[in-house]
Amino acid sequence: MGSAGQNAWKLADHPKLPKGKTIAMVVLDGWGEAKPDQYNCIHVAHTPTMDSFKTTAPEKWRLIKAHGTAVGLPSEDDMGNSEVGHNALGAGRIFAQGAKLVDLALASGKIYDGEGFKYIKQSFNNGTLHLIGLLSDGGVHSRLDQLQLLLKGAAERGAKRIRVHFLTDGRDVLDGSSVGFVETLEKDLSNLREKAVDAQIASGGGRMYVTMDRYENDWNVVKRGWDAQVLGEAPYKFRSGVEAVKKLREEPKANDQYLPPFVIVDESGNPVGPIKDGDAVVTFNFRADRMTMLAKALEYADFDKFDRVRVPKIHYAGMLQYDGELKLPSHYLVTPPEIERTSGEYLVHNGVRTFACSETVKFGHVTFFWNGNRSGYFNEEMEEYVEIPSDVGITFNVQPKMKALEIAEKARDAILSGKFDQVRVNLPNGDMVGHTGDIEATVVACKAADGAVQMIIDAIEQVGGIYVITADHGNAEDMVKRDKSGKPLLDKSGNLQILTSHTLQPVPIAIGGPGLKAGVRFRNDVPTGGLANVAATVINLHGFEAPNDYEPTLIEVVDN
Ligand SMILES: O=C(O)[C@@H](CO)OP(=O)(O)O
Ligand SMILES: [Mn+2]
Ligand SMILES: [Mn+2]
Repeated sequence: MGSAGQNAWKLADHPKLPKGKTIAMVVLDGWGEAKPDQYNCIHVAHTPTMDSFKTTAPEKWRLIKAHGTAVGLPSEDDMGNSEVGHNALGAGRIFAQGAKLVDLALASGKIYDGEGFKYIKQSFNNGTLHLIGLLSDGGVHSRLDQLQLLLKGAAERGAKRIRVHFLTDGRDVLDGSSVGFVETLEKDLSNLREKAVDAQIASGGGRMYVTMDRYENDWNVVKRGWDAQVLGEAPYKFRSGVEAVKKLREEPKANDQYLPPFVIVDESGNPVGPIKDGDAVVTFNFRADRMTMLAKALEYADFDKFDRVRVPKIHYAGMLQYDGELKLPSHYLVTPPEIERTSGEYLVHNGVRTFACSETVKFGHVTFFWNGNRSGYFNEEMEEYVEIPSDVGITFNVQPKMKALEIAEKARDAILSGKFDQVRVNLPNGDMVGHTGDIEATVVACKAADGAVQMIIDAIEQVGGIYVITADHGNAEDMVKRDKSGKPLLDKSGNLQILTSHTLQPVPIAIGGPGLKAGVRFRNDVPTGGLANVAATVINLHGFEAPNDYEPTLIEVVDN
């Protein structure tokens, strides 16, 4: 906005809607709309509050798109996720997201002309190129086909020694699919070996137990990865990646998300690929939240979150830059989307005071992602962000209520305090418990989230405010993989194929509360509306017209 200065931030008054109403903006994480059956945990759970919106005020309830191109993903086959969902909700426009930008850079070859690739290339002659990231075709954090292209492209451009450190998924793809992905990777690496490139798998582990923590919930996760990837130390040693994953999956209750860390060793038992001085490292995930902690460990000189033991002097680049504010990492292969002029920034410039809260595992969603992948406050005097510490070291089916009550209480207190115009929260239950694949626990999770919504709208009732309740993508509404006709699929042994991932489903949005002016309802001329249409809607409810280039508002005010 720069030279245009403060004036350019000024939003016009809405011709019909008043200012000064307290708005609760609630995001239910992983809460989509799907056919009601026994695998729809939202349907099975007792959720009177969310149900009531649909039945009591149908003109103030609708579905919006939360996946595919509506949130900047490459295709309609891409399920939604928190990063793109919250980006769209906060920014009010659709930006081509990491997945798509990497596709384009690889297809055009521009990825190899950029500063980031030139930087890592300096290690190709005398060092090893290490690739670290999530191995699946889930498309939420990374994609196998992008890794394959990068391996090929790096080898063609002089990488002589390559080591892959993979993280198994089972969260964005079916549990057990890791074996197939590792087999594919082994085949690619053996093809490279035929071309005289010394290419091998060096280490691995499950994404939720090794490396991919987020928002500094548990540094031990990153440390386990560091020990395997950098130091070459892990509790398990195998001769090949396929053998590792197959063996580790034989343990009772083992699953792809939580496989323990392992290293691949040579015939003398020595690790084949610890990261050493002079090597290059690329973290090939495009998504930020779960790579930021590792990026800090790889890049920061004064890092003190765990004892790194040995800090190799490397050329490190991220697939993308993961944090624009922190400039982390300083080298990257693809420039991230520039998400600027988000609704949060407009609102602080127009006097709207904001409170945002979630528990650790989703805290960055309603702050960092909401604000266009930007850390910190726009204006410390007008905003307060509160993080409730998440439970550490458990899978959330053990505590499916998570911190829903605590989040709702914080929101209630913020609403009743009169200090804020917007109180924004993320309720993680449907998503975090849905990812465990535990149907019973997910039902409990949905009920807890519904109760939290009720507590928040009770507070809104008391202050004469407005509520906007929506979700960022589906998850808990469908817990099984289905065939095209919608019938649940069974595996070879006749067991249900449990769906731990997000879905392609639309999500609900409901508005209401005593402060909502009579005559406000959803328009029917934006049938394809998606998450990006929510920002203009909320700006209107704060009493302003949205910026011209925002996706259109979902509401109209009819005079009665
Ligand atoms: O846990 C995560 O990292 C993703 C799934 O890969 O979920 P969400 O987008 O809801 O954060
Ligand atoms: Mn989410
Ligand atoms: Mn999720």
